[in-house]
Amino acid sequence: MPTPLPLVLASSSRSRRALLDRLHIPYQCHSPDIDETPRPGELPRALVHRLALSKAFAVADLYPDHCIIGSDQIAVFDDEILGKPHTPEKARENLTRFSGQRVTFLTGLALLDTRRQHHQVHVEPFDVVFRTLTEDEITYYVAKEQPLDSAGSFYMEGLGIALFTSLEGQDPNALVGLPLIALCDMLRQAGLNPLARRI
Ligand SMILES: Nc1nc2c(ncn2[C@H]2C[C@H](O)[C@@H](COP(=O)(O)OP(=O)(O)OP(=O)(O)O)O2)c(=O)[nH]1
Repeated sequence: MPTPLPLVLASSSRSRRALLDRLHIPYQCHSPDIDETPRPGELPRALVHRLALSKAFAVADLYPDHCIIGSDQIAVFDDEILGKPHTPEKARENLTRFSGQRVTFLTGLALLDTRRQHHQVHVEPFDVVFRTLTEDEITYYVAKEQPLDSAGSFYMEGLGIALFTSLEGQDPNALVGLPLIALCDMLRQAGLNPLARRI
């Protein structure tokens, strides 16, 4: 079993920090400053795979003997890649488009071991089926929860749950921002078992 290395979360996301806190493994946070623009013709799965790994590599020089987590999430709808809305108007526009539809969210996850120069990458889909939403419901929801930094224009763990008819996927944490089941597998392979006593 490899010697456990200190853990870094290469993310500015408070959602990802809250998720990683659940594993009770000490870690440092460092925001990756990368260009998340898709390349011409880049497919959605390839985009989140590349960006998750790029976020981890972006801070690798600062952490030479660490395990670094990077992640990226997009919504794919009507063959269009959607990111965070950033404004209430865009959030309302997104939710209006999602009304009554199935929307797939892709979350890329990377774990980079900078001692062994080894990395693991996983892309996890998660589907959300939306209720048929009225304009008033959408307006009320966006004003109430202001989900402007969420790729889906909602917070699933909050009032956003009232938008859905069903959630379909392996791990609902992937929708919030980190597929924790897959992350635990990666961490165990890197010698960081979340269920093992640490010195
Ligand atoms: N709390 C919460 N956050 C969500 C939900 N769905 C998506 N998100 C957040 C998680 C991520 O912070 C964000 C996806 O955008 P990105 O993957 O680009 O990450 P972000 O730029 O926020 O942070 P990072 O690139 O990791 O520094 O959306 C949700 O249902 N609940």
